[in-house]
Amino acid sequence: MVDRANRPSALSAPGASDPEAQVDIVGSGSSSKVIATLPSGESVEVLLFGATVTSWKSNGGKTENLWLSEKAVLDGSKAVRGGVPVVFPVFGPPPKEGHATSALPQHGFARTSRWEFLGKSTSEGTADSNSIKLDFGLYTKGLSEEARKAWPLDFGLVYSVTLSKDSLQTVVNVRNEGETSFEFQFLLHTYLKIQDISKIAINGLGAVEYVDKVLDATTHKQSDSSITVTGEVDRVYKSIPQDTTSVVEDGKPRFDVVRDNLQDTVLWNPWIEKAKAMADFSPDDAYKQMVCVEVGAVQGWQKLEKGEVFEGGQTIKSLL
Ligand SMILES: O=P(O)(O)OC[C@H]1O[C@@H](O)[C@H](O)[C@@H](O)[C@@H]1O
Repeated sequence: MVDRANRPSALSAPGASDPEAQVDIVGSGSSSKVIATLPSGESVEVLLFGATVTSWKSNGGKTENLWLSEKAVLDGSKAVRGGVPVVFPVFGPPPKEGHATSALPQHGFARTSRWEFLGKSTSEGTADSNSIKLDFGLYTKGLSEEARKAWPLDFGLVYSVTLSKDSLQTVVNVRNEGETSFEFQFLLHTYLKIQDISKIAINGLGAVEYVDKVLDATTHKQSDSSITVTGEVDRVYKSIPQDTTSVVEDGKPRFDVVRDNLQDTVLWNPWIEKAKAMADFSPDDAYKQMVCVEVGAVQGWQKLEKGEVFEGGQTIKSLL
């Protein structure tokens, strides 16, 4: 099924002669996805399941920037292995007991819930055919019974995905819609697609403290300002002063990941054994073609009182 989403939003103001970005809703049920394409060929695909961005092509549509496993499950029965899964309201395994998130699965429910497509908009007051924003919503009433039971709190999430010529912006807005306060963590689990892990360097995390989940789960300080990945890495960099984490490939800038109101970043690559052990990670040696740079608020908890809102996200620039 292909259904052109032509619902004009309040922000849409394309001039009559401007070529418009195209937005299509493809598929049905849990495998429905929204595809937006700019007149210049760049595109983004967002699965309603998890509001997971599964593809982002820049460079006139010629360069795929996100890694997606060949065995990623895209029918809504499992979190997607690749793209940009949304982690909320808990990062990693929840605290064993005594916290409101304790009964939730690893990384929470946002990545395994079906979101609503709220509509599209272009830049305010301009006929900017070089940018399109897609909004997705997830509310308490949209959760599975299981998730609602495990986290019985009233919330509203609006996730905005903005495609521009050379960048992708993904921002979440969390609102407490209940009578009591709640705490949450949030992270964008972005799988960046690279050519060869042995040729990349990650810059912008120098002198930052991190928890090394592979080594000993204790805090270390990043001594080299340029990080290379030569084995399994699973590190939570916290309270990062600089906004941008850069990925350089073969000596050339490849991605800038710019955080907005988020202080932490997880660096993850499963390497050989862990990649093999994941049934949905394929091919086995694809760990060489991906690196996760995951921006988030995952140290401690964000607290929202009744009616309060939190907003945070990232802009990824493709520098090819
Ligand atoms: O297999 P999952 O649940 O998608 O998680 C993948 C990885 O996600 C990362 O964010 C975590 O730091 C890792 O510890 C974890 O292994």
